[in-house]
Amino acid sequence: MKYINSTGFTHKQSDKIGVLITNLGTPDEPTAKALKRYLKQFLSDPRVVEVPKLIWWMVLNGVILNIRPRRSAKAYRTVWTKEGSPLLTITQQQTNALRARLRKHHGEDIVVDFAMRYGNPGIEQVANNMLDQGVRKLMVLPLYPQYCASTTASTFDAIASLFTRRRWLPDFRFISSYHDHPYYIQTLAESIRQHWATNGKTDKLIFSFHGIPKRYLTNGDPYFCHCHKTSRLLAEALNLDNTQYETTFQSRFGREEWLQPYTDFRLKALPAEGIKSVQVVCPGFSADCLETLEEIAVENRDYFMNAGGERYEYIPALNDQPDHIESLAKIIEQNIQGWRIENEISVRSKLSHQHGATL
Ligand SMILES: C=CC1=C(C)c2cc3[nH]c(cc4nc(cc5[nH]c(cc1n2)c(C)c5CCC(=O)O)C(CCC(=O)O)=C4C)c(C)c3C=C
Ligand SMILES: [Fe+2]
Ligand SMILES: [Fe+2]
Repeated sequence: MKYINSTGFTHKQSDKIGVLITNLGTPDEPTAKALKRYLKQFLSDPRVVEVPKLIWWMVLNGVILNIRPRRSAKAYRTVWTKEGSPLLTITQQQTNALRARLRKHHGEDIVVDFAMRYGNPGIEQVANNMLDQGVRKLMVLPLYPQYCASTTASTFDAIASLFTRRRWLPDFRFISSYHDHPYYIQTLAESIRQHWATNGKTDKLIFSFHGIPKRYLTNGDPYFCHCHKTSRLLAEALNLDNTQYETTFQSRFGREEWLQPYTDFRLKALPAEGIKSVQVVCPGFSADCLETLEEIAVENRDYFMNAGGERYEYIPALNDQPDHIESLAKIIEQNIQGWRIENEISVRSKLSHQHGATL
């Protein structure tokens, strides 16, 4: 069959609003085998690696997938918990909390679920499931505050690819970024203030964002500008002047130049500039994951301390903190405006044909 049919529809069904939360995804297990599968899917995405297809196929399959899985598995093992990968468990917790909050205000006909761009549970499977439950209005919120083609547009691609194959499409909305949304900025600022209330301040506050190749910026990706705007708004909310904070970029991959300054370079250099204590926060990560828990909280701490630093604190991501959930719920509510939940039976029909049946 050419198109995916909408099986199980009856005229008695009420229309539902669907909210699909997405994030990047994570391997199923911290093993080389699971990492190879995950990295192959992730790094074969042309939105992530913009290199001519044939050349990249050879580098990926000939070199990267033979070396990186083992190395990455080792790193993942240091953050893995009995519940699994932190990114997955935190995304689950965020979704459960958002579902409870949205259903409390909007009733049971709002369906809230999450999916991962790479690995499990996949976007296609989850979105199909939501549409089959009677979701006729679908909103997708990728939990990437700053727009980036490698992450945000790639999520859109996955949804769009599913839509090209479905028979019955829903109304559709997509939140492409919320990097300057007042709720997001206020919630982050408050979490930093809370950290200060218990731990005091340091010489500098570092805003560390995941990097991308610099070439993507010069080709017009707004990611760098979104990161800098988030930093500026946070600094304003916290009354910081230019000497009290820095914006840096972490998690380089490959040999070409990435967005600068690099987080690790700056942390190695700061003690010699007289900055002996820092707090690091990663505003681009809505959930803690390998890149924050291992790279920032452990690896970069060592760089800073070994370079003569005296105090280093990582301020956790917003995760499922109630304020974060509330601000995401409000962002969702602003974006579902005008979408009424149809509690009436949508078509009062006496027709008895069966939808989605293979006749
Ligand atoms: C927050 C936004 C992210 C952007 C932008 C981003 C771009 C990007 N990432 C890679 C390569 C890798 N990233 C990896 C992990 C990873 N990346 C993000 C987020 C962004 N990436 C997250 C949340 C995570 C952690 C996932 C987890 O399971 O905890 C990895 C895998 C880890 C490893 O092997 O080191 C790679 C590889 C590129 C190439 C890129 C932009 C071009
Ligand atoms: Fe990444
Ligand atoms: Fe800019």
